[in-house]
Amino acid sequence: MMSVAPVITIDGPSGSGKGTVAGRLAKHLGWALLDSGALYRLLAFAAVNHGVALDNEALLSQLAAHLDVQFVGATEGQSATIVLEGENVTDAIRNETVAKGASQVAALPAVREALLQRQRAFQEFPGLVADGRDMGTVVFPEAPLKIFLTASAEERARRRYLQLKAKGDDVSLPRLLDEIRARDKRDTQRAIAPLKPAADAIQLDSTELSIEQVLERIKSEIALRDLAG
Ligand SMILES: Nc1ncnc2c1ncn2[C@@H]1O[C@H](COP(=O)(O)OP(=O)(O)O)[C@@H](O)[C@H]1O
Ligand SMILES: Nc1ccn([C@H]2C[C@H](O)[C@@H](COP(=O)(O)OP(=O)(O)O)O2)c(=O)n1
Repeated sequence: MMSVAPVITIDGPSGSGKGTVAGRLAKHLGWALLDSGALYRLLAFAAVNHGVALDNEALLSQLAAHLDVQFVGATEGQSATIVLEGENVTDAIRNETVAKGASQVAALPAVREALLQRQRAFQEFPGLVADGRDMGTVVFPEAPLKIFLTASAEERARRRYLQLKAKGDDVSLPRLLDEIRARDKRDTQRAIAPLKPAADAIQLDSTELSIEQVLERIKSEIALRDLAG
């Protein structure tokens, strides 16, 4: 028995497939799931609701520390219903406006610090699958398996376009591509916990791979490390 619960980290840019793959993997393994991006999205969403500017580091870090959020019904990788201050915001936080706000507040050091323990609290037996930008570099640097998932910006925009369109959103592919590129830039160039592969991460380009193929690659890495017990 390991003394701490094992963590599999899946980091990468928007639309690379992190969330889908993390959810499927957590379900397959019967492990807990951390969608760290949801925390940054929730903070941006709450800030707008409370009239807090997205560059007000002091107020945002207080808001982050006291964020009243529940992930309801998140068992074995089932994606949770997200309740913020009593309101079901599961769908409301899934759009590019909130994502842009998330990327803005995520560049502020005091905000990241305020969310650190909240993220680490998700580590539990038999294991955790965590997806985001800095899971392998900052939040869970001891994770025994780290995946850095990428895909071309065009393919990522195309995936997001199809996903949002299926939801009934009014979206434009060229605009989504611009937004994704702007977010990539902000997330990779920020001074604190930038999006980058951990030194010991396995890089996987999913541009030409199906979700199933990505899962198979990761499962073979899990088997190599004897992680799933
Ligand atoms: N390898 C893949 N091939 C095709 N579509 C994919 C692949 N991985 C993910 N998708 C789809 O792309 C969209 C974005 O995936 P998501 O998991 O939300 O990405 P991320 O969490 O990295 O932003 C979803 O609709 C998902 O079903
Ligand atoms: N661990 C994380 C997760 C997300 N963020 C920030 C940066 C991202 O652009 C936003 C939104 O992240 P999220 O993973 O929800 O976005 P995508 O699904 O990849 O489009 O939050 C972060 O800085 N660190």
